[in-house]
Amino acid sequence: MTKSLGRYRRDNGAKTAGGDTQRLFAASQRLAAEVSRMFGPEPDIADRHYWLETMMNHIPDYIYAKDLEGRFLIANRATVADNGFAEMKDIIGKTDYDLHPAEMIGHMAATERQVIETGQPIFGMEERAFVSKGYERWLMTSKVPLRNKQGETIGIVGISRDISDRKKAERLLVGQARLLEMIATSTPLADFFNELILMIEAHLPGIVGSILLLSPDGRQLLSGAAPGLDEAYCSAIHGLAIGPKAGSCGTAAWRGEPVVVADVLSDPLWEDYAGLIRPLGYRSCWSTPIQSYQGQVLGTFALYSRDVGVPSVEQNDMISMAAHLAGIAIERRQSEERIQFMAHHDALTGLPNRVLFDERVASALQQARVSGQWVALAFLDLDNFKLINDTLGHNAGDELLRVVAGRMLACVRKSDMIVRVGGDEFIILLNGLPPERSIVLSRLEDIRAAIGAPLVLGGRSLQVSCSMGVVCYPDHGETASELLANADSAMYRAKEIGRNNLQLFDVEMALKAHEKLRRHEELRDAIARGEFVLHYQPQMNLKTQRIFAAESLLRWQHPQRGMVLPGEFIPLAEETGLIVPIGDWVLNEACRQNKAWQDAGLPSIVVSVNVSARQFKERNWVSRVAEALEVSGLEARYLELEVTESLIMQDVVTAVATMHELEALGVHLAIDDFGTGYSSLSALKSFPVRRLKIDRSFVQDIPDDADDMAITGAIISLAQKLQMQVIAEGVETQAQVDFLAASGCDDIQGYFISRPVGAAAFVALLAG
Ligand SMILES: Nc1nc2c(ncn2[C@@H]2O[C@H](COP(=O)(O)O[C@H]3[C@@H](O)[C@H](n4cnc5c(=O)[nH]c(N)nc54)O[C@@H]3COP(=O)(O)O)[C@@H](O)[C@H]2O)c(=O)[nH]1
Repeated sequence: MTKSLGRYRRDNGAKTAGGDTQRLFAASQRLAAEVSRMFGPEPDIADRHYWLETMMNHIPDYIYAKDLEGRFLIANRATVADNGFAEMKDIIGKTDYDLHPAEMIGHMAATERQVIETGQPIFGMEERAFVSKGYERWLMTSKVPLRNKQGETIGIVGISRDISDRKKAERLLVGQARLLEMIATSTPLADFFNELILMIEAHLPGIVGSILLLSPDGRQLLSGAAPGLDEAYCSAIHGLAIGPKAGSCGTAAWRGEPVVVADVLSDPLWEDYAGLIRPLGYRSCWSTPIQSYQGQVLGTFALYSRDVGVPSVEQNDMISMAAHLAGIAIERRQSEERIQFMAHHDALTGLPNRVLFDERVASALQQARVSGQWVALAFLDLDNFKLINDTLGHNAGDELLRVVAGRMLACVRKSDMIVRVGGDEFIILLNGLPPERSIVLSRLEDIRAAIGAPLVLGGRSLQVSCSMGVVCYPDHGETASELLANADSAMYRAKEIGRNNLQLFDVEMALKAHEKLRRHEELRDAIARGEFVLHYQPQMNLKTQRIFAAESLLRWQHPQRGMVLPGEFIPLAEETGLIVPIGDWVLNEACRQNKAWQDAGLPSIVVSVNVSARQFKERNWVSRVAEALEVSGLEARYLELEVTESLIMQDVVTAVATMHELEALGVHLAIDDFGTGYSSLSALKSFPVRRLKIDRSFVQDIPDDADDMAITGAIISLAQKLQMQVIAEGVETQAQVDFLAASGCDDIQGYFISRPVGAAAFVALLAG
């Protein structure tokens, strides 16, 4: 009756079979028993025969019995009809070979032979089959031996149930799972769309699917996939403008809702496109928008049919499912692209970042190597960006960076690259340049000029300038890292000579940079090698004439250069950050030394330590001071920290907070170089400082300079009014001492008392 073409599953017992199998098993057992009775010697079976036949004929499953040669003995109506016969008598005596081509029944015959030979039933076989009406079906079949009264096998009884719908649903689930896996594994969108459409087409024979994608500007539909549609037609609708009368898809994208056109040849929506579709023979087209999770239209999914009409429920379900899956895939791809973009671009300006630059620069150099053209690399730094950020706020700073990025982009070609590498720092990469410096420099000067054009920021109109360090390949280096290092040296030079300029790299800069690097390494090693030493300069009270404190001053006992003064290495230490570990050493050493003097029985004095801005900003600076005191055993009141006005004014709020924390430890604070910075007098009174140190520059020309005398006098009276101590530094002469004493200055420090001396020599000063 059926021709089995596919794989099958065999269950050998009712216990292991599923619900369908169990029912089939029970029914086939009953049938086998009934048929045995019908063909037994009992003559009086007419009624029962009739009931049985009626019952079998009402069952939609295929039920039949065959003899040992495979001839039909009996078959229910479903079996008879689906094999193309009108009555049961027509099929009786026939074999599968009479009904179907021989090549389609091999498996069927084999399973029947097996049942007959082994006497064992086969249950729940799933088989792909063709019934004679020509439909392809999936059947679940069970076959049991047909026995006579003596228990001899005289044939088989077969029952098959049509499970095509269930198999179809299973196939759909498998297909969906595969599509979701494709999404999860980032399969290219085109492949995903093809697979999706092919799956739908396999479920809806005779129907053809198409996916169109909305262009980034949201105005047109672009080809997505349509493996079953004519290529020329697809090309013709690529770029289709969406609108209120733009076929099924263009209108669906325009409206943001499904559009069902039952007859494309007569529907007004297709008026402009009927000529395109007519030759292909499609008559209806049902399109639905593919939407994002938030409902934004991303494209359309459409089905084309050769029949005039509207979609069935199943077809509608398929369209919705396909549009939904396509939406997930597109959104996922967009997210991936966004992540990729973010990994390679700066979020604020949208410019490429250092990662992308590193990926591209090597190929730019390789191209130049082949073409003989030049590549220019420029480090660019905005001048005084921090000031703009601090005064106009971070939003204005961000806006400035965006404006500058836009201006730079407007000056370069697509093949060039502007990269933001951090804060206000950019790299410009110019490709394919003629080998002439004047051309390179003029292109970069154009960028500088564009950046320098006036702009309005935070309601204020201003102009910004920038500094650039420039290198050219191949003149200034072979590799990207060599070129960047040299561009950095050129940039350093540009800043050194006062910013707002462009410096082309030269060898002297490289030497300087090299020398700087060497000095940096030397300085770094000096800490480990124990080459630093502290000298101490006494501070004396003018009234008591007693030394009450010592300022610790750092010296570097260089193995070749001898004693090096701080002016020669502190700036480099500040620039490179080495001042932090060096400053830690000074702090600990000064505390240790002062405690050692106290322990040696010398009069207790205060030791003052210079603190650089970089140190002061260290997050755990206060706890480092506390640790130095704890380790040395020095009482906090014997430690004074000297900070400059400019350090405090960089960030008054944070500085004052830190000063309060230090004050809470019991440490004293002094403002060094007072008068040279820009302390606001109103802020000054909120500083928890004990002492002002009048800068040496005001003292050195006393008594010859009346202005300096006036300033010094004013600082002294200001300190008195604020109830602070005041000390003058750089005091060298008796005349200066006399003036300061007469003006009410408390203390003095300078060569007049002593130059800074080593710890041993200072003991003599203190003891004397
Ligand atoms: N962050 C740190 N800075 C430090 C440290 N040690 C020193 N310094 C700073 O270095 C600058 C130069 O110091 P130095 O060469 O030691 O000069 C000091 C004195 O020698 C000098 N001075 C003192 N009296 C006189 C004088 O009568 N005449 C004269 N011409 N010079 C004199 O002044 C310098 C001390 O200045 P100040 O610190 O402002 O009190 C200097 O700025 C140091 O601060 C360190 O450990 N950390």
